[in-house]
Amino acid sequence: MQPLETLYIESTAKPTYERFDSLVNFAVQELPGQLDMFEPSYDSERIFAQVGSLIYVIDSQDEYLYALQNLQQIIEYAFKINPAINFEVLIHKVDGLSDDFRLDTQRDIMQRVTDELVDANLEGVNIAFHLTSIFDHSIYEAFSRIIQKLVPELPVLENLLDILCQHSGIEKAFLFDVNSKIYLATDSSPVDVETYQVCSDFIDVAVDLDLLYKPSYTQQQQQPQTQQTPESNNSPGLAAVTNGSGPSQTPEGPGLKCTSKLHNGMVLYLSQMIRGLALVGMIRSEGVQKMTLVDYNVEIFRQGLTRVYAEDPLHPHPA
Ligand SMILES: Nc1nc2c(ncn2[C@@H]2O[C@H](COP(=O)(O)OP(=O)(O)OP(=O)(O)O)[C@@H](O)[C@H]2O)c(=O)[nH]1
Repeated sequence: MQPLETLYIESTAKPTYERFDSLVNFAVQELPGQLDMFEPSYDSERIFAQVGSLIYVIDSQDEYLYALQNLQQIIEYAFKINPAINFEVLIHKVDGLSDDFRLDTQRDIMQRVTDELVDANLEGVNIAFHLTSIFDHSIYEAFSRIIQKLVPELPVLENLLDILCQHSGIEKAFLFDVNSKIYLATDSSPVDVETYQVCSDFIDVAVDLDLLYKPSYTQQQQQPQTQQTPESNNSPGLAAVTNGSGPSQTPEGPGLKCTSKLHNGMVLYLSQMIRGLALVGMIRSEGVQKMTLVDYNVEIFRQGLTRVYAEDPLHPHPA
């Protein structure tokens, strides 16, 4: 959704629930701000017992002291029920604040929350703070970090990405969920926001180009079977993921691959993986001569991913 379209979203009157199926299957339940989750008729105990993360959104453009009191009550309550919950505080709408004021606001909120936790003798609470806005990539970045904490295989994925980068001259690599633009893993080098933005935008470019040149359904049906890659029986094409059609309704094509050279000599590389994921990376121009090697290693990486998730009963992989 484009940021300006959010102006027309109706107020959330009651809890909503939405499932996302990707490498990690997760559901998001939104509890409206006015909901009193401590009232007996609302089964918050059951909900908190099940969730991996509790995301609390603070409007940084508004007076936030009441929100912090409310957050404190929720943390005390939820932590007793489920000490493993990750509390994720989004200091949201920061686009309206100057750079200095953003940092002051973050410092103030973090200090107040930490002081309250110490006063309440709550030790060991997993809590993180994120400055977010829908007008830049910060909201995607924050959700990426939040979801990554829920991916049990994250160390394995990071290790695979590190090995891939080291042996292929890739500067930075992300494993993106194409639909949500959340990255589920990246190699262990630090994430630079600009690199993340460029890689994330490159998904749109690749998908748009793919849609533009994709043959129609009937044309694809007439294509020889030999053009299909082995994974294409299992994973939808990027275009299929983007337009929300299920794999059963959409013809499967060979995995999408796209490269683009930037003005600074770096090369953007995108390759479709399994289950609606894409590997997006930045390669130095010197590495471009080794593109065959990159392709070969990316294929090995894809096979590694397939093996890591082969045993997942929710997404069985054909032997
Ligand atoms: N400036 C700015 N506005 C935002 C941002 N995110 C959402 N909005 C706007 O904020 C409005 C909705 O915000 P709120 O009313 O605070 O959202 P909410 O409290 O979840 O709304 P309820 O569903 O009523 O609980 C919409 O008009 C959005 O366009 C942001 O990052 N920056």
